[in-house]
Amino acid sequence: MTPFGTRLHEAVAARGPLCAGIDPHAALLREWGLDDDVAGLERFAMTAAEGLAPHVSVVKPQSAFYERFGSRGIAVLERLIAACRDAGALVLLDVKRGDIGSTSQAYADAYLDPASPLASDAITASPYLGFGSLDPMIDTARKHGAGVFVLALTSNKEGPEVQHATTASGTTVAGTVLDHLRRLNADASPLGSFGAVIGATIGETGEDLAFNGPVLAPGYGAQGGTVADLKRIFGASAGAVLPSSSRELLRHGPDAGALRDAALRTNDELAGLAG
Ligand SMILES: O=c1ccn([C@@H]2O[C@H](COP(=O)(O)O)[C@@H](O)[C@H]2O)c(=O)[nH]1
Repeated sequence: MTPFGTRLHEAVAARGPLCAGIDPHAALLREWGLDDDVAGLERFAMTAAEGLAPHVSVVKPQSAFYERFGSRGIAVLERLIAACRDAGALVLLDVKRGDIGSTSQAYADAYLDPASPLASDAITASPYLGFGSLDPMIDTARKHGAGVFVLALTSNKEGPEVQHATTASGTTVAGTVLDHLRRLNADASPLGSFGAVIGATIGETGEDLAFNGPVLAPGYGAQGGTVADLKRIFGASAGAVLPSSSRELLRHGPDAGALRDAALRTNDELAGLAG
């Protein structure tokens, strides 16, 4: 199986770096004239897939917005994942999972094993039970050519309380996560499969953000992150960054063509990022 990092590199070269979030907020369902129920969720998700998935390299459904409808919401998520992959987009499922190793294996089976109905190209993972607790996800991802994006410097204002804290070895928590990712990606070319989540909203951290892997950069758009912020934060490493936007893109619905145009426009704005 071709490694996720290679598949991502090719997808970004073909379609641009924008990662389109598909987050069916109750407020967006209302703005689209839909009811906040499973039928509204399904219509929203499938319209977003139709408008976005044929045009962007990566889509990122936020699992919470589907889970809130229980098993029928998860069924919509399954259909959304399949529709987006059929349209040629890589699916990065934002689930931020993390637990003791034996349970991490079950999460890996749920999201990264191609036999699972929720199988995705990559997931987000939380390292706060210790980076090693994610080993089953890393190993399963390697086995199936999938990717894992680990929280490092998140876009929310509360993140620094944990992520800037200094560990016993004198490195910050975020720096420790990035060191682990650097080791995992060491021999990969053109790009490793193990990414970091680094917000497009963060201030100066002093961290070395080069680790030969992809970066998911949420916070671009609705949370205030701009192209100038991406250049400021990532500098020469910006070529491996996937700026992620959910609400700012989705407010262009419910017309699938308007969603497509918004995605294409956003990718145009991001075109200078790598240079
Ligand atoms: O640090 C993080 C990690 C994940 N997210 C997720 O990204 C989207 C952001 O949505 P917008 O509407 O573009 O603000 C959402 O799914 C978050 O859970 C993040 O924002 N920050």
